[in-house]
Amino acid sequence: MATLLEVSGVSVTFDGFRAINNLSIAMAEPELRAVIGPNGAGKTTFMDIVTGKTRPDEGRVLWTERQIDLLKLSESQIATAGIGRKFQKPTVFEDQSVRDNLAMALANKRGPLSVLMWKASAADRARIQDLAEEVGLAARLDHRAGHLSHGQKQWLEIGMLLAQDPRLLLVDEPAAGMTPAEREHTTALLTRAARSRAVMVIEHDMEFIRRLDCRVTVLHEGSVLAEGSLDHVTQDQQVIDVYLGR
Ligand SMILES: Nc1ncnc2c1ncn2[C@@H]1O[C@H](COP(=O)(O)OP(=O)(O)OP(=O)(O)O)[C@@H](O)[C@H]1O
Repeated sequence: MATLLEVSGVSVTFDGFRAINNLSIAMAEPELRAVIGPNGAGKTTFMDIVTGKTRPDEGRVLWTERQIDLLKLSESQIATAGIGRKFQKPTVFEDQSVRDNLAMALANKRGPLSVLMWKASAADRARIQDLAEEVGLAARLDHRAGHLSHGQKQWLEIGMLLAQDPRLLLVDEPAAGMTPAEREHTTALLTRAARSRAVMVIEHDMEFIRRLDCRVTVLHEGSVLAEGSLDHVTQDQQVIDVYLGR
């Protein structure tokens, strides 16, 4: 497994408060990784750094075997370079069908202008069908996105991100607000997506993380407190003290 993302010695200070403190994290490709930690540990800020939303005061963020310096790229250049991000709240086009949402995501990959002039080819239509099957919405391709359940909207958005073929997918609290059955479906979806790419999931739900069955990074006060299997990190006394024992 080659290193896809290498974050090293990164720090960020907001108004004198060190939210990220000499943080180093590496992701391989493919890999599924869970990131946990108490509120304010720096999980969201870490993703903001990787996607170019927040610039660190120091440190390096290198991308792919070509060692591209992500700190020199804009947010849109980083997205184009292959990093997709799913925020907690689903943001799909509610008035459009599932099919049209996926079609727009496919068109968007070719540049914002092509969305206006785009006409799906046979290959695009097949890809839309594949994406819908991958996220479990094949039976709902012609339903309005606004009529989907919360969980289904989340899957649609993941499908829209997958349409852009990211090499790294960052997912923020996917299980929040989902029914147990939806959670199970989401676990399967993310596990499958991580077979051919890197997927990093921020989550608080320990049962969900257990089902992901992957390496876990525990953040605390902007640094890595522990890393390894879920069993390894949950037996770590420092992790128990700052996170699990609370
Ligand atoms: N733009 C900002 N300006 C000032 N402080 C910020 C900013 N963004 C984040 N912080 C602070 O940095 C710290 C880390 O926040 P962050 O949102 O990354 O934590 P988190 O681990 O994602 O927490 P949660 O689990 O609650 O989402 C917090 O103390 C937060 O208040």
